[in-house]
Amino acid sequence: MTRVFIDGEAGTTGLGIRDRLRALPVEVLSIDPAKRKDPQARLEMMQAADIVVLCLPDDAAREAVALAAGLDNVKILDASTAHRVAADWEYGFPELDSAQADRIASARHVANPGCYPTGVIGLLRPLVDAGLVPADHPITINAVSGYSGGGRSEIEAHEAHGGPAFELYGLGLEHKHVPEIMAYAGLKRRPLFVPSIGHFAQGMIVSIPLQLADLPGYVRVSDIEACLRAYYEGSDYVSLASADLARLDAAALADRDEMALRVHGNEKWRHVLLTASLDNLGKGAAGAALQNIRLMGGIKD
Ligand SMILES: NC(=O)C1=CN([C@@H]2O[C@H](COP(=O)(O)OP(=O)(O)OC[C@H]3O[C@@H](n4cnc5c(N)ncnc54)[C@H](OP(=O)(O)O)[C@@H]3O)[C@@H](O)[C@H]2O)C=CC1
Ligand SMILES: CC(=O)N[C@@H](CCC(=O)OP(=O)(O)O)C(=O)O
Repeated sequence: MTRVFIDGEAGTTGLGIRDRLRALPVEVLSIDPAKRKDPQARLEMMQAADIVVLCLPDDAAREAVALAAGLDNVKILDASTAHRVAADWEYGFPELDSAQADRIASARHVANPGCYPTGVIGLLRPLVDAGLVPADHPITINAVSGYSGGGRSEIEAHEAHGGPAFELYGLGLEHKHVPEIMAYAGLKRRPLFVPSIGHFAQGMIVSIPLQLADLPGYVRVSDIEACLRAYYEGSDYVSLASADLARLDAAALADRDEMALRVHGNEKWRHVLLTASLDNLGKGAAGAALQNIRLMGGIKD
């Protein structure tokens, strides 16, 4: 049976993964809570594991990878931002293209995607690959996340003090997710990324407006829909959902591991709003980690 050690098991993402692992035929190796930051104790857990899942802040994740350097038979899945665009790491978004799930299955090091990038890449990669959106097109990404996206400190701030209701952040326009978004959405021009956080626990909407008149050729709303529908046909986790709704609830997919993409279009004005709805802790973190653990461990059921 595959043995899994979650380094950072007591954190937000770690707990989500541990809960989901109950449904898999794996043995979860848990560290003595008093020793959870002790390098020697963590190394011993890693030595006993087949897959180590890192649910740590970025610097601690880098240290954990260094700690595991000599363990050639151990696979590592890192949920942090530390290795998402690193050479020698596979990107853990199985829907990226038709070969990505096989690449993840045979990789030793896999980086679990960021929550916002999951939405952006899910929407844009198929359109860039198809040539409907040029790689150097000026793109703006607006996004809102539940406060659990900020980890334990943000959760405590919202639950103890009740707010704020809604905040824009990342206003220096240097968010850590931009390199990852560019690398895997296939963008050559840096997009403007405007994240925000709302006073709700879980859920996320990523939205990307497109002026169809600014795209090359004559792209219709239906071309965008057809491209996304075909790309994700047969996927268990990503789908093109109906855009026949007047409002979109950011928490609609809380506690779910799927991601719903939508194309809200108005052909008269040649306007499109692309949206991705997901749970930042589901397809944006622990749900994606489960997909990757299944692939890395060769777990079929
Ligand atoms: N929250 C989210 O929506 C998402 C988070 N992620 C990523 O997952 C990672 C974890 O985030 P999240 O779960 O939200 O964060 P949390 O703050 O909730 O959890 C982090 C955990 O790591 C522990 N920890 C910190 N330093 C060390 C160390 N040196 N050794 C062992 N354990 C340590 C913390 O313990 P203590 O609290 O005692 O310091 C805590 O239990 C981050 O890199 C984040 O980017 C990925 C996708 C989405
Ligand atoms: C709301 C909030 O604070 N979100 C975090 C992103 C979540 C995270 O750090 O994890 P991933 O990088 O794996 O997505 C942020 O913007 O830094």
